[in-house]
Amino acid sequence: MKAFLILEDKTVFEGQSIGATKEVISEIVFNTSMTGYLEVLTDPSYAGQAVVMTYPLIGNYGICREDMESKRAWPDGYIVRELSRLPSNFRSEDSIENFLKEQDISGIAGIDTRALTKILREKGTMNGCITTNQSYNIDEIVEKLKRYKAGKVVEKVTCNQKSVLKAKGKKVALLDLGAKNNIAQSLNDRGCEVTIYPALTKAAEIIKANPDGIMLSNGPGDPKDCESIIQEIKELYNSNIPIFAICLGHQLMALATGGDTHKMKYGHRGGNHPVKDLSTGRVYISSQNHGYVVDVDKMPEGIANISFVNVNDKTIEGLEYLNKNIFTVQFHPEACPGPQDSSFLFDKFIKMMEVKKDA
Ligand SMILES: NC(=O)CC[C@H](N)C(=O)O
Repeated sequence: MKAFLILEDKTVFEGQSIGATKEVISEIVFNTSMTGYLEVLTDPSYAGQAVVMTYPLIGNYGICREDMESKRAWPDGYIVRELSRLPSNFRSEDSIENFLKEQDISGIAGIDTRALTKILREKGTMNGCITTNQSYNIDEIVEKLKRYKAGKVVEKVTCNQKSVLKAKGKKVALLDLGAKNNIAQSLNDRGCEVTIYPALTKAAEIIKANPDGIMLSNGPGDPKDCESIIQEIKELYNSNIPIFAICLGHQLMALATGGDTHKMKYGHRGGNHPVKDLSTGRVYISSQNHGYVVDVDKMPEGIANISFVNVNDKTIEGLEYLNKNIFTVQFHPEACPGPQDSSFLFDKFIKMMEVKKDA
């Protein structure tokens, strides 16, 4: 069946429908990962977005469900050059085509994703519509696209009740803002007992549980839409419990301490983003997925030092809070997909909790 991708700037791509056939409107973002399509599809940070995969062949090693980063797929839409029809992998349980149908994700294949990505890179992220309706009215759709905003998405992706990954080591409270599984797993693999809390949990409840450390996760949407969560994070900041935050968590901690964020032209999404550790000069290749960034010039004096910067565009990639056991990063040390170069940050967090306990 034919499908169309219509962009806010009136560009139309014609391809074939894949997955579900319902019409979707969403923000169109591109991801440059060469593998890891299942981890991308199941990363809750993509809620409210449709993802273009720039790698030209997607689905060739099938669906290996143990690689899922959450219980389901989240993007509104999925856009590829070519979808593999013959997955080949001993771990594969299904094809990506079936998976998209099962997860009710509308997609389009057979379009020039390189041309599409160049448009998004030059004009910036914009909204788009995936439809199988051949008699669409472009002006009506473009009007809808101009008005569309995903809104509050963290509430849609967070868990609805507390759960615990048992272990004998340090006790970590993980605030699930749309957490990828490998954050809790990375801590649990290092012996931490991880209690996962829904995003709207009050800071007082977490502090009362007396954890050794608090982890703020990744998550979808505009960080400034998380007003009530930011208020709770202010209390966590003042609690003196060690905190490590990733991506949305990093942005929310900056907002909670008087900093600001803004939307980037087209964001960073992929498995090959170089970040420089300013304390050593060493560069790590990181996994990333974000459209917003902490403003470099708006961090108030005396709150935090910049610990990492992006080598490509010099944006903030990490903050080390002054006189606090708190550090945060914009990139993904939990990888999945992408390189694990920065997984040592989980060890740094554990060390921080140990030192704090001895003090
Ligand atoms: N992966 C994330 O946590 C993304 C954070 C935020 N939603 C952004 O796009 O910038």
